[in-house]
Amino acid sequence: MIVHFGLGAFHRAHQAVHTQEAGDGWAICAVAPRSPDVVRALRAQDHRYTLLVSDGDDVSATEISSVRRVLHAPTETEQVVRQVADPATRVITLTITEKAYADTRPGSAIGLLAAGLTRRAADGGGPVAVVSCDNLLANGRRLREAVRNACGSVPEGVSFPATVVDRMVPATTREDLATAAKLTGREDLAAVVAEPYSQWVLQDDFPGGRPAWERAGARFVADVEPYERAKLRILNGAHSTLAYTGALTGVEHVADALGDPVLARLAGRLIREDVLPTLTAPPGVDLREYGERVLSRMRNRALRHRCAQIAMDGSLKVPIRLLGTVRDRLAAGGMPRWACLAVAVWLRHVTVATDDAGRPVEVSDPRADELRRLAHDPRGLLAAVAPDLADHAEVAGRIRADLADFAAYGVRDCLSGA
Ligand SMILES: NC(=O)c1ccc[n+]([C@@H]2O[C@H](COP(=O)([O-])OP(=O)(O)OC[C@H]3O[C@@H](n4cnc5c(N)ncnc54)[C@H](O)[C@@H]3O)[C@@H](O)[C@H]2O)c1
Ligand SMILES: O=P(O)(O)OC[C@@H](O)[C@@H](O)[C@H](O)[C@H](O)CO
Repeated sequence: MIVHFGLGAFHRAHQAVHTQEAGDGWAICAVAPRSPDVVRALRAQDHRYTLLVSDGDDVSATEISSVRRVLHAPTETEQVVRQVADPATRVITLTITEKAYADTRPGSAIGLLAAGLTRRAADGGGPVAVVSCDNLLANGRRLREAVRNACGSVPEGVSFPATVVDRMVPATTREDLATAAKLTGREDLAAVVAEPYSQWVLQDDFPGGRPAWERAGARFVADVEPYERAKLRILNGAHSTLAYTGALTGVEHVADALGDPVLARLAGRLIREDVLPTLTAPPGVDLREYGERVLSRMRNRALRHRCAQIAMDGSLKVPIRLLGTVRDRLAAGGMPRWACLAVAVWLRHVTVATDDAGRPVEVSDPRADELRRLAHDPRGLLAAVAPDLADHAEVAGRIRADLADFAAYGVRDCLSGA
C-alpha cells in the first residue's frame, strides 16, 4: 500500500498513473489535507477518475483506478495516522506544495505524517520510504528535516529518497470536466488534464519495497541532483518568468504568454543564455533540446495553466527557480541579465499587484505583506529575499533600475526594449 498526502491534480495525473501503469498490484490511500471536495467526488465514483491527455490537438481519456481509499485529514485524523503506521504501508508520497514543509504543527500534513511514523516505529511497523514529489531543492533532505523537526528525531527504518517530477498538470477547468463527460459518457468531478510528457527520476532507496514504476517510464538513478537542477531552473524558472510577466501584461494562461513574442523571447533567452551555462547535463540528456522542448510543451493550448496559479508563493519558488541561476552565473563571471529581469518582474508582481493596465492581479504569497511594506526601498526588498544579491552592486543596481522603469513605462514596454 502507498499512502499519499495531497490529493491535488498533480498526484492524480502523475504518481497515481505511474502506479497504475506499473501493474504490480500496489494501491494508494490518498489523503486530502484540506478541502473535502475531492474526497466526496472520489467516494461518489468508487475512487475512479478520468485522466485526459492532450497535446493541444488530440485528447485521450484513460480511467485511473490505482487510488482505492481516500481520507480527509482534518476530519479523519486517526484513520490517517493508523494508515501511515500500518505495516501494509511501505511507501508514502507527498505533493503538498512548497510551503507545507515549513508547517510541522500537529494536524498539519507533516504533523500527521510524523505522528504516523512515530506510532509505526513504536508498533514495529517495518521500513518505509517517504517520498516528496514537490518542486523543492533536495526534496528528500528537506522532507527528512521537516519530519525530524516534527518528531524530535528521525524514526528508524524510514528513508527519504530524492525525486524529480515533471508533468504539467493545471487545475481542472469546467471545460475539461465537460470533455471528460463527453469522452466517457459519465460525469466525473475528479477528472484531471495533463500533457503527454511525464517524467519521474528517483533515488532507489525503498527499504520496504516499491512499485515497478520504471515500467511506467520512471528512472532510478544514483544521483538525482543534476536532473533536479536542470528541471527546476529550465522548466520551473521559465514557467515562473512567464507567469509573472503574463500576469503583469494582462495574459491569463501560460500558453498565451508564449504567444506574445516579447515574453517568449525573454523565456527563451533566460534558458539559453542564463540557465544552460550553469548546468551540467545528466548522463545522456541534451539540455539544449530539453529547454526547447519545455517551451514547446508550454505552448500546449489544451493546458489552461493559469499564470496566477504558477505565480503563487513566489517567495518560496523564486529562490529555487531563479536565484541559483543568478548566483552561479555571477560566480562564473557572467551577468545573468534575463534572470535578474525575471526577479525584478516578480518583485513588482508581489509588491505592486496591478498589471500594466492598472488592473489588480491575484497575489497569494505568505510574505506578500512584508514585501509590500518594502516596495519603496528596492535594495531593502532585494535584501529581504537575497541579502547576498542586495550587496552585489551591479545586480542591485539593475533590479532597482528595472523596477523604476516598470513603474514609469510598464513591464511589457520595458521587456520589448530589453
Ligand atoms: N501541477 C503540476 O504541474 C506539478 C508538477 C510537478 C510538481 N508539482 C508539485 O505538486 C504540488 C501540488 O500541485 P497540484 O497541481 O496537485 O496542486 P493542487 O492545488 O491541485 O493541490 C495541492 C494539494 O496540496 C494540498 N495543500 C495545499 N496547501 C497545503 C498546506 N499548507 N499543507 C498541506 N497540504 C496543502 C492541497 O490540500 C492539495 O491536496 C505543487 O506545489 C508542486 O510542488 C505540481
Ligand atoms: O506546481 P507549482 O505551484 O510548484 O508550480 C507551478 C508549475 O511551474 C509546475 O507545477 C510545473 O507545471 C511542473 O513543475 C512541471 O513539471
